[in-house]
Amino acid sequence: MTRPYRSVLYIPASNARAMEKARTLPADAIIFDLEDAVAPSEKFLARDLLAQALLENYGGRARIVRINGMDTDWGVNDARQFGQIADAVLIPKVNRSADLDRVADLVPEAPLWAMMETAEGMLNAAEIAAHPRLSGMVMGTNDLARELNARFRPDRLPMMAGLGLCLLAARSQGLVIIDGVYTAFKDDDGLRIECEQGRDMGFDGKSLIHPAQLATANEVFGPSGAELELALRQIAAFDEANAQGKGVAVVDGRIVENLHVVTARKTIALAEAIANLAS
Ligand SMILES: CC(C)(COP(=O)(O)OP(=O)(O)OC[C@H]1O[C@@H](n2cnc3c(N)ncnc32)[C@H](O)[C@@H]1OP(=O)(O)O)[C@@H](O)C(=O)NCCC(=O)NCCSC(=O)C[C@H](O)C(=O)O
Ligand SMILES: [Mg+2]
Repeated sequence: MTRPYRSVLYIPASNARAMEKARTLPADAIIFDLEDAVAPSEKFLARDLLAQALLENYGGRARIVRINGMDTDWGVNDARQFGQIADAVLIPKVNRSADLDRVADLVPEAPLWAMMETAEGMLNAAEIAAHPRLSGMVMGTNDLARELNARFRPDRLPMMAGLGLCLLAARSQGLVIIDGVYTAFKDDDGLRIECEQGRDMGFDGKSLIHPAQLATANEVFGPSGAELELALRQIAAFDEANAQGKGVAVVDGRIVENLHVVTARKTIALAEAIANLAS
């Protein structure tokens, strides 16, 4: 089943008000963060608040819990406590496939997601993506920039090798993959440019830090009216060509083959999944 992940909103699990608010926000998925957005002095409080919050109804929004690393004082109990409740458990700073094994043992059922945010993780992206329990990746471009000693640029040139490696790895295994956050949450124009770039590259959606970023991500990562209309025309034209014994149709001066129809059907399935979320 296609599930939309256009907008994936981080919320510090120490912020009860924000977790409450998220139940009415148009986010496709929520990452309840126990890791970097929560100060060490608030780790236990955050766990309690999150346990309370997850008793509430979040509608069709995917509820992903980002636990602390297994090398911290909190990671093991985070995994034990939320592995049964969350729709997915997100593991920070995954360097290699073996990093997922410990969590996989602690959480026998929930799908695992990996934060891709270290230089070693980029180089091991293919083996990480091939882990049998993994179903999603989230880019951590801030930690990656820190490790690389890279500067933030509007074109994200220093990130491109890592983004590309992770995309290739995720797609080779049929995983969901979400782009990193745009931290200047009051800069709508900058956010749009970064969303468009991520969409062009093939990401399923953008991780976000503030509700003001939701509308842009939903718009950019959702199929536009024009894309939907084209998809429908491509399918109709291809069906007609097939009925005439041809394997190729032409729409708007471009050829349409079976592979283009696959993409067109995906576009329609995504639009339907988005419509189902809203209903
Ligand atoms: C960035 C913020 C600290 C700003 O908070 P605040 O000053 O409270 O914002 P506003 O006053 O504009 O908030 C307006 C209302 O929106 C609610 N709100 C704010 N943020 C969220 C949110 N993330 N989810 C849900 N609701 C939110 C406020 O409660 C206000 O509501 P109301 O009371 O009705 O007026 C803050 O936005 C924030 O903490 N954002 C999340 C930060 C975070 O999670 N960071 C960690 C993830 S990013 C990361 O780790 C990157 C990765 O690992 C990497 O390496 O790249
Ligand atoms: Mg990080």
